[in-house]
Amino acid sequence: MRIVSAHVGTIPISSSMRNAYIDFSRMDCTILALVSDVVVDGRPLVGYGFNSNGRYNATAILNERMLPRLREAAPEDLLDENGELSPARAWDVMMRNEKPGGHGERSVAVGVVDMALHDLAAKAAGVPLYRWISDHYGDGDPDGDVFVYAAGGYYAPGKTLEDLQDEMRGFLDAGYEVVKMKIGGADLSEDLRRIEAVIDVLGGDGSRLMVDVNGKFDLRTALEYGRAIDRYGLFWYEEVGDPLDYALNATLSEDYRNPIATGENLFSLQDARNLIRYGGMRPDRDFVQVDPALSYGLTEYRRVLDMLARHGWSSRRCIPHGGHQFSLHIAAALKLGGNESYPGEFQPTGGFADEAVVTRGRVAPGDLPGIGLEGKAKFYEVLRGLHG
Ligand SMILES: O=C([O-])CC(=O)C(=O)O
Ligand SMILES: [Mg+2]
Repeated sequence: MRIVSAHVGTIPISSSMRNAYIDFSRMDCTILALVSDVVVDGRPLVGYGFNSNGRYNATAILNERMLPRLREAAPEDLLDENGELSPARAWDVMMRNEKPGGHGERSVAVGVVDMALHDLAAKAAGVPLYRWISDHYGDGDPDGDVFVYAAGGYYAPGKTLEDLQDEMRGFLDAGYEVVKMKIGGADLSEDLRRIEAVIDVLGGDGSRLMVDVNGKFDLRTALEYGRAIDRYGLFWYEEVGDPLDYALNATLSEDYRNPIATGENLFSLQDARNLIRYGGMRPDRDFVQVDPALSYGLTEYRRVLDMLARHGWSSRRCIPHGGHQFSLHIAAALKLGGNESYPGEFQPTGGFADEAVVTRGRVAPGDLPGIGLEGKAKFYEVLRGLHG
């Protein structure tokens, strides 16, 4: 297989909501189509990629560094020993002449291409991506469906406690059993009222609620909130301090008894390894949220999973950030603990196939070839427009 052309664009995924750290009024992302020379039913196979929410588009880096390297490579440099497209070998080509460190600068750009290459490889094999990943990188026996939780509970202008409760009831009605809300964007007493309002909707069961600080707290506030919420027995307390403040996380983990989750703003094997070495993360209860789409793609995510296994971590303790269809396939194929979901947010890229149904908090990745973005009608229209 050869890639004959690459088409890149930037689209908005903006909204009026905010977490403790940013609003999403200018949020956007890169989309990519890789057109191959393989023709099926009279049409070339096309691999699609996009970047997950939370980081802005990486279109310039793609256009100036990653895609030129792929274009200039010898065609066989992108193939495996069987002559099939190898996302892992293409990854090495993209990273030629890149020094180590500084991962956040380019990990999104590489992740977008890595996603499109995996989409293409699975389409060339005529199988859904979870099957391709399971056969190539896993044990050949993927999970049939994946635990998903509904993320929301953002701050928004004029949003009342009743609005927050209605939002959460909507998630339960849609088939979710565990929900997530933002904290840290108000003071402690107001956030406790918000948390208790949501726990009421969950029938008093705090273990079905996650709270997310988006990296806002200093150590003192992290501990203060931790002591106030420990009694609720929450599912997890997320990204409490700055994502790179491993000492803060380690101190918090000595004080806070219930699960902690973090990792959505770690973009490399090396960052994730530092979290495990220095962040006090506890393999019997905590969760790692590295998002493959933001952090150099599945090629790097496999290295993260290997590192975690060597440190005694089960893949079930990984629940990626991002709420997108790429990680859903990865979660099923590599037996992760689950995947995030944002019902209705970050459109058109976010979420799963239009036909996907969440039942008792689980969803299947679907059986269209590749990632199956063709099953997300509005997004597919945008993607098709990229390459005509
Ligand atoms: O608000 C955001 O940036 C999204 C986020 O943290 C999450 O999905 O966990
Ligand atoms: Mg988060």
